[in-house]
Amino acid sequence: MKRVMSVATSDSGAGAGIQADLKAFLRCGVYGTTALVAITAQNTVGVRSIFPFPPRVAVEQMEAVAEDIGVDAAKTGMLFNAEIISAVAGAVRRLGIPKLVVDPVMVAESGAKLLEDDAVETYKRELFPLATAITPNVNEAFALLDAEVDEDRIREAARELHSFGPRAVIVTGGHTTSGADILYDGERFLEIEGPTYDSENTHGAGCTHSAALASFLARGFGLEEAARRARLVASEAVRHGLGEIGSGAGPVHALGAVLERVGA
Ligand SMILES: Nc1ncnc2c1ncn2[C@@H]1O[C@H](COP(=O)(O)OP(=O)(O)OP(=O)(O)O)[C@@H](O)[C@H]1O
Ligand SMILES: Cc1ncc(COP(=O)(O)O)c(N)n1
Repeated sequence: MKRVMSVATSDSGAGAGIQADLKAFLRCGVYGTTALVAITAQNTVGVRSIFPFPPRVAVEQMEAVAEDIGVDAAKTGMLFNAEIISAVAGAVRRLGIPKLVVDPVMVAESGAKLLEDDAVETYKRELFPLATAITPNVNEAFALLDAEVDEDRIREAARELHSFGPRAVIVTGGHTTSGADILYDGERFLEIEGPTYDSENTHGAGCTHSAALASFLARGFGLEEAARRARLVASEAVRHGLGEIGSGAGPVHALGAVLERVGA
């Protein structure tokens, strides 16, 4: 079984963050491990508090997992501050993690800020160059470039983000009119299309997508096929989103389609 590590933050409501990643790993047939960098007191309505760990807490977890279990691929989610991003980048390099998906989480579905302002530069300078793919949503793509969101300029934004060194950029389409994810690999653009559901229960869609992408890369699929499968897993999870859980945007349900198939 392939081994995929999530380097991310806990969401106590378990819709997003590390908890969403583990559900996505299970859905995608890989063995998931975790390195927690922070804890949020969070529910479907909002984020009440953020408690970051000292950077070495993340590094020690990454080392412990790598030295015994191994890491075929990793994803990063909410990393919160520049010190943590820098420490994680150092560990990815030292441990020789072969495939890395970087989901530059900046703002929660509920509106809370999940990244300190001065951390954007550290992402671009230290972590993006190590990434197989970065997966900003459309708002994050423009925020990383300190630009206004403009749906007609997603391709330009992807090209500019590619110049920071990731092998590919996937701008996810959950908040765009077309709903397609846009993949740019430095040579060509691909529209990763799929069903789009009219649902409010999308808390954790981005985490599910990046965890699924890392899983399919670990399993040996090429970037395009992995991106198509990740889009499908994320959209299925949205389709089965749990409106009855909490009073805000309901959590996605990564295993919903699988449970439906087995009649559970
Ligand atoms: N309503 C939807 N129907 C189908 N697929 C969706 C929908 N919303 C999001 N997705 C898919 O989920 C993945 C994550 O996309 P999105 O752009 O919403 O990321 P995000 O904003 O980081 O997610 P979130 O902040 O909700 O965790 C993408 O593959 C996207 O296409
Ligand atoms: C710990 C953690 N990680 C990521 C997100 C982003 O997910 P969303 O945009 O769906 O709120 C979150 N809210 N909390």
